[in-house]
This record gives sequence, C-alpha cells and structure tokens, in this order.
Amino acid sequence: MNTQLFEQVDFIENPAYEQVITDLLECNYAIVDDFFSSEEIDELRQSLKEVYEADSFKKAAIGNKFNEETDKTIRGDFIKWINEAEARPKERLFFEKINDLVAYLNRTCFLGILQTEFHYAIYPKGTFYKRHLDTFQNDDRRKLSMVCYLNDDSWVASNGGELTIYLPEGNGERALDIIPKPGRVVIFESQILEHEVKPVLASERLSITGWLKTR
Ligand SMILES: O=C(O)CCC(=O)C(=O)O
Ligand SMILES: [Fe+2]
Repeated sequence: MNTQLFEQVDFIENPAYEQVITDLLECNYAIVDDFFSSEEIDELRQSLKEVYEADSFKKAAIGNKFNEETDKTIRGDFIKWINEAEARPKERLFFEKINDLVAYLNRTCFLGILQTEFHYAIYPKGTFYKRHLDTFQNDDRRKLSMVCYLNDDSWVASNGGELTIYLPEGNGERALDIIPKPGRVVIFESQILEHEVKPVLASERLSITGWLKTR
C-alpha cells in the first residue's frame, strides 16, 4: 500500500482557526479577539493614516463598479482599496495572516476561496452604514465578509459604531451588537447575514473590511 497518499505531511491543527470554522458552521459568524496583536494594529492604523493623509480615500459607494452610486443616507464612510500586489511593508503582515487563514479554510472546509479583496474604511463621527447584505445583485462571488478593527486602545463602547448583525431566531431575529475593539476580527457569511454599522457618536472608527470570494 502506498501510505504516502494518506499522510498529512505538513498539516498542523490550529485551535483558533478550528473555533472560527465551528462558529461559522453553527452560527454563520465568528468573532476572533486579538487576531492581530496590539503592535500589529498600531502598524496597520499608522498605515491607514499615511494613506489617508496622502488624500487617496474616496467616499464609499453602494453597488459595485457597474452600478456605483454614493448615498450618505445609506453609508457615510470613506474607503481606499488595498492591492495585495502593491502592499506597503506594514500591510504585508496583514495579508500574510489573512492568507494563512484562507489557506486553512480551503484545506479543511473546501471553501474554494480563490480571491480576496480588502479596503480601509474610516467612519467619521456621525456616519453609519444602514442595514444591508454584502452581495450585489449582479455578483454572488462574495462568500465570507471579514472586518478587522484598527481603533486604538482608547476606544470605548460609548463611541458607538457597533457592528450589528441580525441573526434569525425562531420566527423572528436577534440583533447582536459587536463593539469595534482593536485587534478584533469578525467573519460572517456574506450571503446570509444582514448587518449594519450603527452611528459613530464620538471619535472616528477605523477598520479594514474585506471579502473572501469563490472566483
Ligand atoms: O465595519 C463594519 O463593521 C462593517 C462594514 C460593512 O458592513 C461593509 O463595509 O459592508
Ligand atoms: Fe457590509
């Protein structure tokens, strides 16, 4: 018998990733605190600020590039897409960690993630993103949504800006409020869970948001 075929040569089980998989399967979302260390978050926040100061953020639009429009009554954040091929040094660690997780998900759950896309987002005081689903009418490739919060340690719950996820429960639903704590990553099923960003009441809310896509 050729035992090589059955050997899992370089697979090391990762308990944190296993928890993500369990939570996604059971609840359609997973919250990972300290996915990024506070040093990593400091670097990424600095990078976001450098890019912002270079004036390259745009008012976020709704719809995709084929039917894009901006509407402040739906979302008020400013975004800048990050291209992995041109990642700044401080962004490389971000992609390394994300790619490691994606490789694990593909290997253990056969998710078939072939592409990712990420953008920085800044929500100034007073802005929000109304309840929505992360899939476009003309494009269903987004499988998992991922939000990484880059706020600093001074972020407090009274700043608002919670991510509220609507979870089906019985005949109705339950709203789960998630505080955008630094280092926290939230992953959820793009085609299943509606969600919103509650108004930011103080300070500005910083994040990287992205999607793991099937093709
Ligand atoms: O920033 C968040 O918590 C969620 C953002 C979001 O829903 C989106 O960009 O589609
Ligand atoms: Fe969203």
